[in-house]
Amino acid sequence: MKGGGHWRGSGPMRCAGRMSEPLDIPRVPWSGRNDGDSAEHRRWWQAVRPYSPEALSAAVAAHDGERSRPAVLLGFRSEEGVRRNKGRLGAAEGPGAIRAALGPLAFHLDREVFDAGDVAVATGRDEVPGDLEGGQERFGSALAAALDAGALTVGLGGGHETAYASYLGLTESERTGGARVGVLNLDAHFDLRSEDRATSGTPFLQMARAEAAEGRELQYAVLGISTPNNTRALFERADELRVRYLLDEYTTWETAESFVEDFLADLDALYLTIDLDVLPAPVAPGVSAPAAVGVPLEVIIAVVRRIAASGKLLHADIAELNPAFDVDGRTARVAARLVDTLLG
Ligand SMILES: N=CN[C@@H](CCC(=O)O)C(=O)O
Ligand SMILES: [Mn+2]
Ligand SMILES: [Mn+2]
Repeated sequence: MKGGGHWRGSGPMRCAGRMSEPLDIPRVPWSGRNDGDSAEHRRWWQAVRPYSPEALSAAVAAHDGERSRPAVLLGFRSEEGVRRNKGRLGAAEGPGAIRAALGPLAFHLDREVFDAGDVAVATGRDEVPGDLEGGQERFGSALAAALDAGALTVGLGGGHETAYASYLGLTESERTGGARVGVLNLDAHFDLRSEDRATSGTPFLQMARAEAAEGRELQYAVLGISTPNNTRALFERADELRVRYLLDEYTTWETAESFVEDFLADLDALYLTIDLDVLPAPVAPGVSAPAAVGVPLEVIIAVVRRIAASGKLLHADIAELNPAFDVDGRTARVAARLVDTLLG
């Protein structure tokens, strides 16, 4: 890794409330096929428990090792960032669609999984923007509470504005205190746009600026960059910020493995963010900006598996699922498979 980059748990914002603030109840209840109630028949819909601080604390106290660390799912029902970025609306329904696709999957995990519900952001209009920044703060506070309770957390987006909400939670959490934390983005785009307000295209520049304000350098790597989908200005900004990246055309498991190994080597902890538009459009049509080339799903799964096995994963999120443009739920199924791989 280049530069320093120790997160001190002293991020750019703080807000009261944490997980004690009521979150919205997921719109889509957990459901799936029922083959029986015993453990060998268990599916996700039968395994996931509603989050409560007490239940999570008890599960954390009982767990034994990283593979069984309890997980908390937290949705960010937002498309306001996508709207502000002139993208296609629909990502607010992402968290519900991921839960619906996860519910029927067989549950092979060794850990408990809790669902903390969603933070919702109303979609605005140009004259009356939605309160994205407030939603990102609420998500961040809820996330920090789950992290501080000892959970492995997974954010269910939402547009890629979810990433800045995740960053707020990570910087608020005591678990990033003194740690060298890196951000690995699986994405066709840098999302380093310079705008006068937050969008789905700005989260990593927001992070870089927040880190710089604290005298640190953001440790940011992107796997799957599509050259024609990022302007020269974005490449120049990535170079200025010393971003590491791997182009989609050159991303095989071999190149991805060494890219990830190199990035992980100098880190204590990792925040993984998956923008589903890193995948080829036939695999992930349900996104705002489908990829003409993309990184093969097998490579993305192998990367996710490698990161899960590293013992360094602190938090992950999955963004940009847009059910309005999905085809037979295939993007939602892929998102669910990635969450299952991450926690399995
Ligand atoms: N999260 C969004 N990222 C892309 C979207 C590109 C597009 O809509 O074509 C970006 O802003 O570069
Ligand atoms: Mn993208
Ligand atoms: Mn993105």
